[in-house]
Amino acid sequence: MSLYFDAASILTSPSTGGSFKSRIYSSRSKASPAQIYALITETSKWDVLLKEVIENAGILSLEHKLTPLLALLLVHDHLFAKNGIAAPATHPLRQAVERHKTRLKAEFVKARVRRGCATVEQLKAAVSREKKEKNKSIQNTTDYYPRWIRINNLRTSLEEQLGSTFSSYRRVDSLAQLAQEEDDENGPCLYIDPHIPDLVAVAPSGVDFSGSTAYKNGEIILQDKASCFPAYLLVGDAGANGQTWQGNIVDGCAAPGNKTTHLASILHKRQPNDKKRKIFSMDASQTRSRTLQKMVSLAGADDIVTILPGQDFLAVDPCDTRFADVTGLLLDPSCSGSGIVGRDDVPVLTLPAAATTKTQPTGKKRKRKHDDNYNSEENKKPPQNGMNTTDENDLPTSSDPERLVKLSNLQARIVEHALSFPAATRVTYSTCSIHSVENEGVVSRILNSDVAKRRGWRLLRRDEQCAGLQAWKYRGIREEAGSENSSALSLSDSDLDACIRCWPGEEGLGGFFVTGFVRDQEGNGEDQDEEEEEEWEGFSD
Ligand SMILES: C[S@@+](CC[C@H](N)C(=O)[O-])C[C@H]1O[C@@H](n2cnc3c(N)ncnc32)[C@H](O)[C@@H]1O
Repeated sequence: MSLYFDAASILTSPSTGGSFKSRIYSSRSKASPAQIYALITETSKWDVLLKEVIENAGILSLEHKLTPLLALLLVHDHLFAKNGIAAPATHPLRQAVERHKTRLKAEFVKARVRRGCATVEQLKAAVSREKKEKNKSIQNTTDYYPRWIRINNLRTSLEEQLGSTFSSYRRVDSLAQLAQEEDDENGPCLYIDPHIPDLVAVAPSGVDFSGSTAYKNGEIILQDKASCFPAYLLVGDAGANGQTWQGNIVDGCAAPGNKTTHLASILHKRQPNDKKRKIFSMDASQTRSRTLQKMVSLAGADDIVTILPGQDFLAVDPCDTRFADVTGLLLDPSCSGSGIVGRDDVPVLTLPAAATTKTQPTGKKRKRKHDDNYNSEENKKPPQNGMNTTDENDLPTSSDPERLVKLSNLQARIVEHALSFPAATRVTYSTCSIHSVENEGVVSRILNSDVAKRRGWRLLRRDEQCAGLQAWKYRGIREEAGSENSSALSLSDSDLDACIRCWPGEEGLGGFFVTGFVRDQEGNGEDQDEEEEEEWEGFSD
């Protein structure tokens, strides 16, 4: 019986982030996680019909031990599970359902006949269509978070994956269609992203890809779309005449390694025979560097990536000969994480109405029922503080203004340090924060810094950006609602257009920010002002 209580408890406990599966596996339930997962997902396919059967049979007003959620789960197994309810025949909750088996059966048959279905299979398809229609009226791409999957070119190709991992998937043309066709009887759907090469989206409630062969072999990487922006922005598109990336790259804040492995994937696809290019990937945290190492190896990027575990980027000497040929740096430092939205893919079940005549025991505190807070507004909200194993940000989110200022100071220092690498001509800066102070505010400070001015750094204009990101409509903002330091921004309209934003809930993404800095490589990457100063000194002699 613990199966039903455990399932109800997972559905009703407040979200702490992480995926539906990770919630089940970390819940310390007595029942097997696979059984709980199957019970919830199967019940969610039939919930509208079960609600109808339970309400019409009137069992909730007769059986005070049953809550609407427990009734839904139990009646599901009573009607559909091969061995019925997974509890001893004498268990009071099993008896509470089975006492009404004739009535439940009769209501089930009526529900099938009402839908004109001769078989249970036909009924399943009809219920699925009903649910789809219901979803159509409530869903659009706002607040819809698909599962984004990046294809790793070091191990495979998009074409190969379309023919293997996704061979049973039907292509759809928009995220809205993906949202609407979820649970479609014609099979699962797949959307190929128009902005980021080799990125696809599937419905969040479908297959758990973390158990797939392609995932275990490093062929596919579960990485959100926005997190793919920085590597693509840094390396850009291959030019019309086969333009290649020149020089090495540093990923200064790299763990767990999504952007490092993305960089490696892009470089490999573009320049498969170029064995000279290197990516130096470092992270100040030793623990997170271990994850970085694992991800790099799994992605097949060991040859191209050199990991510097536990290395503080600020302590790296830009003039170290190892970095003499570093032309690009990707900086994705710690931030407030205020843009992170948990992927709350826990199914929301349609429940039968609770019995109105039920009286609560008096005299002592009522024991909290399993679905007291089920479907409550609090429970439906996407978690804002969720962390799971694929989280890229290392800090719990907090938007305390003092902390934001401290973070922005560190972020600006890290990027300014990157701008001082002798051969660097391109740098990207990104955060998963929605706050201007960590985004446009930092960019404004960097452009006004000594190093940026001395070395001729400016923002990579929108018209210079890779095609996919030029087409992305969300750009930098001048003022954050309620912010007190927007006046500190000294960015032109063109600068703001060079800044790329993502907003939580829009286009299947969380909040994200990225921009690129460039320096036109004159004088062999030498420091322009220093050269002038040297010439001046010579003149005065
Ligand atoms: C947002 S996470 C990076 C996510 C990573 N880019 C990815 O795509 O998987 C920020 C990382 O920066 C690291 N970090 C913070 N300050 C650093 C520093 N001064 N030097 C190196 N790493 C740093 C943190 O340990 C953390 O792992």
